[in-house]
Order: sequence, then structure tokens, then C-alpha cells
Amino acid sequence: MSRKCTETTAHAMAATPPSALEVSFLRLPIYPQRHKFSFLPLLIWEGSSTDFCLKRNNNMVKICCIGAGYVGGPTMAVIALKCPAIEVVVVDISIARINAWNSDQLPIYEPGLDDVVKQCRGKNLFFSHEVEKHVFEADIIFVSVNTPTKTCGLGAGKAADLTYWESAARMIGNVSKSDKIVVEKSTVPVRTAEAIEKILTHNNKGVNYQILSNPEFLAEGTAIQDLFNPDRVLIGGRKTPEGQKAVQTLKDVYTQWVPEDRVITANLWSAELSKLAANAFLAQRISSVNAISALCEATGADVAEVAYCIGKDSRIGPKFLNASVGFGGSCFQKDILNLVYICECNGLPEVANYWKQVIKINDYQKSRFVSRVVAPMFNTVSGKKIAVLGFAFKKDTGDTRETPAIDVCKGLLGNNASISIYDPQVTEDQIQRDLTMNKFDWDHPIHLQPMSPTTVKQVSVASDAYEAAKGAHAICILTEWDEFKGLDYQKIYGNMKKPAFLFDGRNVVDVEKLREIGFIVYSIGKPLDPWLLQDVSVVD
Ligand SMILES: NC(=O)c1ccc[n+]([C@@H]2O[C@H](COP(=O)([O-])OP(=O)(O)OC[C@H]3O[C@@H](n4cnc5c(N)ncnc54)[C@H](O)[C@@H]3O)[C@@H](O)[C@H]2O)c1
Ligand SMILES: O=c1ccn([C@@H]2O[C@H](COP(=O)(O)OP(=O)(O)O[C@H]3O[C@H](CO)[C@@H](O)[C@H](O)[C@H]3O)[C@@H](O)[C@H]2O)c(=O)[nH]1
Repeated sequence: MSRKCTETTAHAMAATPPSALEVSFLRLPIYPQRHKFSFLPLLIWEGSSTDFCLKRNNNMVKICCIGAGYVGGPTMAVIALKCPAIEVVVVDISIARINAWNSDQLPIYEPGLDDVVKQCRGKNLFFSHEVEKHVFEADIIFVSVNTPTKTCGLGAGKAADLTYWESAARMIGNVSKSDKIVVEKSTVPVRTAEAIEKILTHNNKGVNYQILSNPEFLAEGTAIQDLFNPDRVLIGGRKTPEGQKAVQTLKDVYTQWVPEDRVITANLWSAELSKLAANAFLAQRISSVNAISALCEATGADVAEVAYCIGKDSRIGPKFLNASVGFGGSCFQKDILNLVYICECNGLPEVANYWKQVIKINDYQKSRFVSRVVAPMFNTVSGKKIAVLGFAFKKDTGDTRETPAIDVCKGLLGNNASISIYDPQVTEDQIQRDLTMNKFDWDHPIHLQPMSPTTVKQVSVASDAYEAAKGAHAICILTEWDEFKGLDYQKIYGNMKKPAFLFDGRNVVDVEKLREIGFIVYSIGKPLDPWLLQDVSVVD
């Protein structure tokens, strides 16, 4: 049974929509509760560092994570599960989000997450909007807040917006009365730890802070298995004795379930940069295979066969070589833009341009797909119904941040198509918001995002793939949901306008079978349907 995440609906009902101006200027979170506590926690080491037994006045060690999002929620749930001796509280300024974490309908869809949360919530895992209270009480504070791309001012369109990070750091400085380890979980520009240190030390009231970089490498859709069994955990810290002690403390948390040899320690700047570089390398692989997919279509090669052959080289490896309509998600584009900006700031324009190309190819792949749809349909989709199957940026998530479906749908709408969308995990409200939101607005806390002022009339949302495709001229598959492989395409074909087109942006369908049924099929990087061969000269 599929289940749609209802956070945006709950939020829509709970909040008054801010105006565009408010959205620009009211980004700074407000921390309403200000508590006075007399209890000053004292950290005592008990036992050796490998036998993790950090206690605070004989109470449980307390971790607080600021930011109950896609990273904060699952990561802390797994720490709570694997470390029953630690109390973990996840806090957020979004009351709707915290309420959802405390309900049966979690705010994000992630396979296996419900089970982990159910096992620990109310025991050693808590979700709260009392941000200051729990920061005050914590020994280790993870900061997992949004770090979106700046939309105005210096570095607009590239640099990371550290407004939420800075706000969290200032709040930590204001409320803390005991020594803290502050852990960067968000993806941040290199040397952010130094900036945080400055904020904390300039507001110092005799409290010692150690800043660690502990970037997160989980991928959505597989977050729980990635957290249970990570390729590596990276911890960066100062090379001072205090810094190394803090590194060891965090290492002791992870080694409760992660083999020690997978916990890598590094200097702060290496840890911060490794995260940006890892995402850039991953995205680069996709742009590389997508670039080759265009050449495959021009030459009659098959990108799946080419990728298989390339991946057999053990130096390259087989993973992450699936050609697609383009990569999406909240991280790749944002983090590469951030990397580009850092290169430019460091006087390295050639390096910046190199990485920019990864995004350019991704944009090209999305617009190329739209052209591939429009051209064979007699160069017009005006007034034609097009079924879009899948809106999330990948399967097994309801996340639509930077999904290629947004650009493809906007491209089709720009050609006056009428679109019927089906996704098993994305709500109608979310789709409408995504299609009306300005670039990068999606990466702010949900209650600060603009609501959709008007709905896009040419867009409807269907409850299943059959309804979406009924009476359609064409189908576009934009997310690789497993259920799209097993659809009754004969039945779908029977209910479509003829000629019936299918454009597979994820290479999930059996092209030959569909051609036998009667579909005209386009599949990324595959030998072209004879019908499409006539259109090779069509460019946007
Ligand atoms: N999504 C991923 O798969 C992923 C993976 C690795 C790293 N990251 C990085 O982790 C960070 C968080 O990403 P996410 O996907 O979890 O974002 P998210 O939007 O899902 O969650 C961030 C949360 O932080 C809250 N928040 C913002 N400012 C706050 C403040 N000052 N005090 C309290 N709460 C605050 C927001 O309300 C929001 O709920 C980003 O830097 C991202 O680049 C994300
Ligand atoms: O061969 C592939 C693999 C992925 N994708 C697409 O690439 C995007 C990103 O996919 P994936 O990396 O699996 O998901 P994310 O959740 O965005 O995870 C990435 O971004 C996270 C946030 O920084 C990192 O923590 C992860 O390590 C990194 O994989 C999605 O649109 C995928 O459909 C492809 O097109 N072809």
C-alpha cells in the first residue's frame, strides 16, 4: 500500500501563507521558549574511550539535533536505536514537522524509517519544538539545518545560504552554560567550522566548544540501510588535544554499530570539502553517462550496454551509471554550485568551469528530453494530454526537491500541453507548489516557503497510472518507481489516443514489448524508434 506524506497539507492548514516579501525577510527562525536552568551538566569519562560510557552527572548522555528533516530525523533515529544509553532529542522550528514526527504519519517517506522510530520514540528518542531547552541540556549538538543556495546578494545562485546555520549557532551561544561538542551535519562550504567557532567564541560565557565536521552521506530512499551500514563515517576535528578528544567522543557513538575501520578521521577542512567533492564526483558520473546517452541515440549504440562495459573496468565500477532524464534531489546541484563558488572565490575559474559543466549537461539532458517528446508528436503538444508517471526525484522517496520532473513538466507546459501526473508518494499540493515556486525556494524550512498562490490549471493529479494515461497522447516516465515496470501496458495502450507515445526517462520499460503492443517508444540512450529517427535534426 502506498502512503503519501501529508506534511505539506498539515502545514497548509496550520499556517497562514507568508507573502513573497515575508518569505525573503522572515527567514531567521525565532526561538520562542527561553528557559532558565540551574543544572549545569558535567561531562565525566567512565571507562576507556573504546568502551563508550560517557555520562553526565550519572545521567544519560544527551544528544540534541537541530533540524528534523531528511537527514536529522533518520540519522538520529538510527543513533537512538543503536545507542540505547544515549538520549536523543531532535528539535525543529517547524511545529508541523515536529508534530508529524510525533504522529503515526511521519513527515518523510523512507523505507524502514517507521519501524526504527517506533522502536525508540518515547524511550530514548524524542522530537520537540523546544529548541533552546534541549540545546541547553545537550552534550553533543548536531546541526542539520537547511543550507540552500542563495537567491539574492553576494554569490546569488551559487553560494550556500548560511542564514539557518548562523542562526542556530547564535542560539547555541546564547543558551549554553556547559561545554558542548557542536557537530556540522549539514553540508556546508569549506571553513564553515571556523565561522561557527568565531560566532561561539565571540559570544563566549566561559563555555568550551569543540566544532566537528561529520557530513552525512546517506541517499534518500535507502537512508536506513545507508545509516545501518555506511561505506564510511567521516569525522573532522581540530588537531588539538581537545579537538581530538571531541573526535573520539563522536567516534565512540558511531562505533556502537559501525566497524571502527569505516570511521575515518580527518582535519576539519578535509572533512567539509570531502562532502562537496563526493557529491560532485557522483553527479559527474551521471552527467558523463547522460552525455554518452545523447551520442548513443545519434549513433545507434545502446547506453545500457556501453555503461555495462565501462563499469566492468574495476577502476570505474558498475554503480551510478544509469542514464536518466537528469539527476535531481536537494543536494547535487546545490553542492556543485557551492563548490563552483568556492573555486571562484579562491581564484580558480578553470576549476569552477569544469564543475559547472556537470550542471550544464544535466540541464541539457532535461531540455533534450522535452524536445524528444514534442518533436515526434508533429512538433506540437498544444492541448494534448500527457501522462507523467513519477514526480519524485528518485524512487522510494516522496521528496521532490530539484526533481527533473519539475523542469520537464514546465517545458511541456511551455508547449501548452495538459499534464496528468501520478506519483505514489507525492501529494497534489506538493506538485502544485513545486510547479509555481521560484528556483531554490524549495530548500527553506517548510513553514517559510511560499504557498502556491494559484494552481496550474493545465495540471491534474491522478490516483493511479491508468487514470493518468486514460485518453492521453503520450506517457512520460520520470521516476523509476518499481510499479511502473509491472503495469498492464496493453490496457493502458487501449485507453490512449493513437498514435500512442511512451517516453521513458528512466529506462524502466521493456522497449521491444511496448513496440509490439503498438507504442512509439523513446528510451534514453537506446536505439531510436524508426518514428523518432526522422526527428534527429530537430533541436530546441
Ligand atoms: N537530504 C539528504 O539526503 C541530505 C544528505 C546529506 C546531507 N544533506 C544536508 O543536510 C542538511 C539538511 O538537509 P535536509 O534534507 O535534512 O533538509 P530539510 O529541509 O529536510 O531539514 C532541515 C530542517 O531544519 C529546520 N531548521 C532550519 N533552521 C533551523 C533552526 N535555526 N533551528 C531549528 N530548526 C531549523 C527546518 O525547519 C527543517 O525541518 C543540508 O545541508 C543538506 O545539504 C542532506
Ligand atoms: O545512476 C544513476 C544514479 C542516480 N541518478 C539520479 O541522481 C539523483 C540523486 O540520486 P542519489 O544520489 O541516489 O540520491 P540522493 O538522496 O540525492 O543522494 C545523494 O546526495 C546526498 C545528499 O548530499 C548524499 O548524501 C548521497 O551520498 C548522494 O548519493 C536522482 O535523481 C537519481 O535518479 C541517476 O540518474 N543515475
